[in-house]
Amino acid sequence: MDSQEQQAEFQYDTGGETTGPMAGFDEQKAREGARLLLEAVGRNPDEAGIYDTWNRRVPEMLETLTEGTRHEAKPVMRTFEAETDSLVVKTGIPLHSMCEHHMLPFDGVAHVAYRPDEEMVGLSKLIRYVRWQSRQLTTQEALTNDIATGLAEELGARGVAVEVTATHMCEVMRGVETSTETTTREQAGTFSEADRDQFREAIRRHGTTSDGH
Ligand SMILES: Nc1nc2c(ncn2[C@@H]2O[C@H](COP(=O)(O)OP(=O)(O)OP(=O)(O)O)[C@@H](O)[C@H]2O)c(=O)[nH]1
Ligand SMILES: [Zn+2]
Repeated sequence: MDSQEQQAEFQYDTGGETTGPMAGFDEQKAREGARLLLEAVGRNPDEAGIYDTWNRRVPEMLETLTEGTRHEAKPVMRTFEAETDSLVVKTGIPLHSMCEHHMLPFDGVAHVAYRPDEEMVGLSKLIRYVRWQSRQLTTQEALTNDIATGLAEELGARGVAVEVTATHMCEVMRGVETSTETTTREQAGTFSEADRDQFREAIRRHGTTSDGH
């Protein structure tokens, strides 16, 4: 990517709130865009049943589903003094995101492990954090990385590992029209071989007690 392309990527209209990858939400543009899309597929946007679709519902939906690009929507990651430095593993966190290629959902499950340093976090915050990060147009690889690096920073953890398994609606409903699972894994900080084994074992046990979704 040359520097001009890079600049173009980060100079989109942010609604005047922030600049860079953390963007504001432009409700008016969302409204106009949704109206145009309805027109593109041959619908009359002023029909009673779909007036609110472009005028309110789609903009509200998009605002919610892109919250992961806005810091003010980030859950409060209240931490407390670590009582232990042993590995914390949370399996089976539901994950719903949107692919940046087709703007269709991909969903599945995330597993997260972290080794605390000085601070720990309430377990529910791991679920909230995955939900927040998932609310953006992204790829599964980038999302997995965002969760791992973001959590490591939030928690000041010695190490974080994240595994995501998901099914992409862009592959199910169109294109190859096949339902498969994709698994991605990322690590931040240091993670010993024993930590990795414990993480894998927890994921394996989760797999035997659920269908992974
Ligand atoms: N690496 C990666 N690819 C993704 C993700 N979500 C969707 N894709 C892929 O994005 C690709 C887009 O391919 P393109 O050739 O640019 O677009 P397309 O012609 O619509 O592709 P088809 O889906 O094969 O019809 C497809 O191969 C999808 O499977 C993701 O999270 N990560
Ligand atoms: Zn897609």
